[in-house]
Amino acid sequence: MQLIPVVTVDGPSGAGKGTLSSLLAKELQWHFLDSGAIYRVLAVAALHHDIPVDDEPSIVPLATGLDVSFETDGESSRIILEGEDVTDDIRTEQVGAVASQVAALPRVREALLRRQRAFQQEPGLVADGRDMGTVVFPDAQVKLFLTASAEARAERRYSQLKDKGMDVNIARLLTDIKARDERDTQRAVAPLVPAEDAVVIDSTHLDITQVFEKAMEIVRTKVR
Ligand SMILES: Nc1ncnc2c1ncn2[C@@H]1O[C@H](COP(=O)(O)OP(=O)(O)O)[C@@H](O)[C@H]1O
Ligand SMILES: Nc1ccn([C@@H]2O[C@H](COP(=O)(O)OP(=O)(O)O)[C@@H](O)[C@H]2O)c(=O)n1
Repeated sequence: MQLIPVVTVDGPSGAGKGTLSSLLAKELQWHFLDSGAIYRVLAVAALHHDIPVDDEPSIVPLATGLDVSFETDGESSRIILEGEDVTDDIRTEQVGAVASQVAALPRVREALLRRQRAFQQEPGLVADGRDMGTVVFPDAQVKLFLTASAEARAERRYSQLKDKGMDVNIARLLTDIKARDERDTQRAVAPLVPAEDAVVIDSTHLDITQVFEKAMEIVRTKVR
């Protein structure tokens, strides 16, 4: 049976994964999975229900039964949690920090696997995250690992959140991003690391178009 093609884009915070993945999904006319958004929504749900980030027995059922929908009209997409639009709320660094704490719980990751894999639908999927190529879609035809210096990633996140009207501080963001990198790479389960067969792209000195062109070159050689 012909496998539904998957392109995975893993990497640390602020490397440009979401930007690249949505451009690839649009170019290929494939589905797009922002797996980080699922962890962020779970973090907001845990906060809403006053569940401590290390309370795995309570977070697992919340993850399994997460009432979240991703609504897109082609251009923009909204994220609805338990009937509430949380599209912007989930993007703060504070939520990112909570997400990376609940994401370190093994049974929480297990509980979210099926939901992530359900995105693999015809004609294909571009999946953005930390462990897309290593754990969730190990048979992906193309595995990209997008990285950049912590300073460049903090700068980018700073501009991004500022443009959303958020009150951000570059020094604080750099500290937060380094702390999240540490948690994501050092955790026992599904640590952030390039898959054996991943192509690593360092975008520190590349603009969005250059990264997209590099990625499309790789995709074209592997996906018919
Ligand atoms: N190569 C790049 N050069 C400069 N800015 C970039 C680049 N790639 C992405 N960005 C910008 O950086 C910010 C973070 O990108 P994003 O795709 O959200 O990263 P990630 O999903 O890896 O956290 C966004 O505002 C995006 O427009
Ligand atoms: N596949 C994934 C995606 C995100 N995550 C966790 O969720 C957090 C937020 O993910 P994200 O992709 O939205 O974060 P950014 O890279 O956008 O800053 C990450 O720091 C990880 O701890 C994960 O563990 N596995």
